[in-house]
Amino acid sequence: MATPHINAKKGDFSDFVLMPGDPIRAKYIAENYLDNFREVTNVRSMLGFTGIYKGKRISIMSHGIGIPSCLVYVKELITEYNVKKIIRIGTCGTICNNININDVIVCLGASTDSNVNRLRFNGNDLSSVADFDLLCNLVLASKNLGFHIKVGNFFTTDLFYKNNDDFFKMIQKYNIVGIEMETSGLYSISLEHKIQSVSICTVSDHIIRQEKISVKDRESSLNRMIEISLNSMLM
Ligand SMILES: O=P(O)(O)O[C@H]1O[C@H](CO)[C@@H](O)[C@H]1O
Ligand SMILES: O=c1cc[nH]c(=O)[nH]1
Repeated sequence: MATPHINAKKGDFSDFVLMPGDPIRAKYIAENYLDNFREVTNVRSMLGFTGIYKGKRISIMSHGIGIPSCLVYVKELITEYNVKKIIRIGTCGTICNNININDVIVCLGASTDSNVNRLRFNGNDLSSVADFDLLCNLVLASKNLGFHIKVGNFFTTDLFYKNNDDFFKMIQKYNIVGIEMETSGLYSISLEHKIQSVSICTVSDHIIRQEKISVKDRESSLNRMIEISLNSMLM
């Protein structure tokens, strides 16, 4: 039952999937946190794994960069592999004075400059919001682990490299706390298919202060967010 983009067999995925953008991050999580894991898909090196976390069977599947890539994998996971719950586990930029690199933010709702949701929602503007229960579970898991996280609104953009500084003034005015490239699309496809999804991101770039997590620190600085997400999946 392979799809054009996923060569897993029926039943290879758990109904609960953790989705990083980066395939190497998917491999890192599987190798460092899961027992008895195995690679279930590798088409285009977009890696997916299924294994056991504290007795629960879960999957990890990378989705690449941007809404179009993300939605290819999410759609196939939902319709071909019966996936019901997704946590996107990503990185984001910020322009907020009270947010620092390495902070962890859960995305309540995501505005976007992408046209994808309008294409899907008959030209109208969809309110792209997180699943309330999955979001609460992330907040609860972070409290149980003693980690502080923030909850706020994101902006999902098609352009990683911006050529217009007015963009940052505009999102500051609307109190956008995180900038990334997939969540608005993930939330919209989840609403359409009546599955649950939420995004959690570690701040990798402070755009105003021109600070970023170094390549060396990128792996370990994401561990807090990984532990919060995995423990929320047990609830
Ligand atoms: O770290 P990931 O999950 O890939 O998320 C962010 O990083 C990528 C850009 O570098 C985009 O995918 C953006 O959403
Ligand atoms: O999309 C992204 C991800 C990380 N940092 C950014 O500035 N943008």
